[in-house]
Amino acid sequence: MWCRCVALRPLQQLAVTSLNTTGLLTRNLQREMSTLPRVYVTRQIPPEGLKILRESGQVQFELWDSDDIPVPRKELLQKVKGVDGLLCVLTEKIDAELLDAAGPNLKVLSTMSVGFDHLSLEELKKRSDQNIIGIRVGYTPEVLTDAVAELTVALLLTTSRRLIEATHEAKTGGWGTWRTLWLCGHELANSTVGILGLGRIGVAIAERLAPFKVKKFIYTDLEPRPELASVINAEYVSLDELAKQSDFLAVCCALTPETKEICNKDLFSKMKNTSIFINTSRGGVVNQEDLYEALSTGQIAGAGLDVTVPEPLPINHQLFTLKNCVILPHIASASYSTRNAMSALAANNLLCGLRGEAMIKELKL
Ligand SMILES: O=CC(=O)O
Repeated sequence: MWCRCVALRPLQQLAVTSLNTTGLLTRNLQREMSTLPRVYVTRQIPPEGLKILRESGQVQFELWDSDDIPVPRKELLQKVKGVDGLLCVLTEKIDAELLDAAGPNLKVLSTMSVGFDHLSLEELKKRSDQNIIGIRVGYTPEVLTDAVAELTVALLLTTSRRLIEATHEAKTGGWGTWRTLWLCGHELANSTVGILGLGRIGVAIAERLAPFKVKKFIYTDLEPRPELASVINAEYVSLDELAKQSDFLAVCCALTPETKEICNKDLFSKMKNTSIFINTSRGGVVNQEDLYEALSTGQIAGAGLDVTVPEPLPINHQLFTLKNCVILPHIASASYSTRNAMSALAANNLLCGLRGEAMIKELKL
């Protein structure tokens, strides 16, 4: 399930004699190719990114040619040997073992994701310190902000207005007479919305929620972020206050050692029992046992999760048994235009890095 591709220059630029009548590459072209940097792409990424790589004339790349099955670890460790560049997605763990397997040629790592918790930054830094050139890392922030914010709002409303329960009732005979309190949920009007981790995505979510007549936005983070907060008129509060005051709590922070399971029994126990908890960041920021407890005992009213640990979440997981928990399969950035933009940015980051130029979006290690 892999294919070998050459980043072809436009055909007219190729010597006609480079291709023989059966389409096989002649020795000249093979020689030209063998000097191009080698890249491994761990997934069949959306077409815009692949087109950029193919037409760049700058790299030869091999591709794990499937989007349905991730490249097996053993295969990945084989394929990265000696590569100059690696384009990966968030399912690949880029750790010491993988970097050792790749070896000293690896100069550029480009991930088609805004999150980078699958990359061992410590190992990457260590190698950068040991090697004058170092490994440069590209990622894909901003291009997915709108899609993620849109999905977060959709998940929030689906959870708070109990849409999944409602459609289920409608099609399975539960829809009797119109009832005064049946399937009632919680509304955004006059509510306090809390954002845990205020960045571009948190701001974009708040901007979309504001027209629903939210009364107040609050947020917490490592420190106040006045510039971003001023865009949505949000007040900085402690984590405790965020839990206590929020009618809707949206988690937007990155997964780091500091945020691992930050949403736990302690946090849930301070939330109102009418509150809705939404997570579209990473599953690892939540202690799922504690969330189950909070949802099943009525400590909080509902949860909408786009991310879990593990992914996919096993279908017999206890969270799936709860009516007040809506679980999506990590689709926040899944719009055609956004996924194509992410693949194009990942490809361009990779090519810039291999040329020794500044990447469009580069992670500072
Ligand atoms: O979760 C998606 C991403 O990190 O891009």
